[in-house]
Amino acid sequence: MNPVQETSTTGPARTASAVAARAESLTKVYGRGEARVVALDAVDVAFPRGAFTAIMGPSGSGKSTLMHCMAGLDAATSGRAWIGDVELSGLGDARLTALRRDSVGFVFQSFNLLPTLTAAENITLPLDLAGRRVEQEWLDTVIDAVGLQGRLSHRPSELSGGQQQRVACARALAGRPEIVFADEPTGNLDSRSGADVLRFLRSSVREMGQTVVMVTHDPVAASYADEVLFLADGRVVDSLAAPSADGVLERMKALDPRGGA
Ligand SMILES: Nc1ncnc2c1ncn2[C@@H]1O[C@H](COP(=O)(O)OP(=O)(O)OP(=O)(O)O)[C@@H](O)[C@H]1O
Repeated sequence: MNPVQETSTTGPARTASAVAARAESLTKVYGRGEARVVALDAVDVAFPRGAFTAIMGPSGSGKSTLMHCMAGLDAATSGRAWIGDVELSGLGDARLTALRRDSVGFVFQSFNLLPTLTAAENITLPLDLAGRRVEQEWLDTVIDAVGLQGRLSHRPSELSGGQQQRVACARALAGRPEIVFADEPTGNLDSRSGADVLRFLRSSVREMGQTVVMVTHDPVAASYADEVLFLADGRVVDSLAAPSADGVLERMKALDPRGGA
């Protein structure tokens, strides 16, 4: 077991904390002088465990920056962020890398699968690299839920975009992470494949107890979430529980009348 697992909330020692990740006064400033941009402006946010949260907002509102700072991919300028009970800013590089590896699942717009590996090998790659045991029963549950049983020996080039993204989702969940961050997971998919991915993300939350945070520009995608948070100018300015696509669209129009989400 690595040092992070001993002190984090992953694995059997996981506490019953109701929050999977949170931030307090999280601030990210890029550049200086005239080039200074406040991408995150003292954001307070908490992502409840076992919930599917969508983040929306106009272009440049700070969605990616918030996700990157909360997932430990980028360092905040000030403020604090936690994954489970582990505070990110207190960690050195090695422990941050281990925390990301063991406690966070990532799904990207561009799938990011290794072309030479089969679907099955791609799914277990992060666990294999970390030297972690594959929990076969859990893996079977994830693969079943994502509908990939007949495709496990295929390479990414032999899979459709939707199937590749479902492989990426299974990979994100294989290690039972504390939280999954999905950055525009349906951005490269047609609406039918996108719906498959969204249904899977929702079922990973409702049926498997996982926690998912998804950045999206698409009100239909956001409507799969339990709650939508709206960002504008680096701040959380609104939220909508049990969202409908129309409800999300209306809030977005209010934030960005030009419709440039
Ligand atoms: N590396 C960087 N250097 C300088 N400014 C940056 C950098 N990354 C982001 N920004 C700025 O920070 C602000 C927030 O960017 P961010 O990418 O988080 O927005 P976003 O809501 O994800 O946008 P989009 O929907 O267009 O992807 C923007 O004004 C952006 O120009």
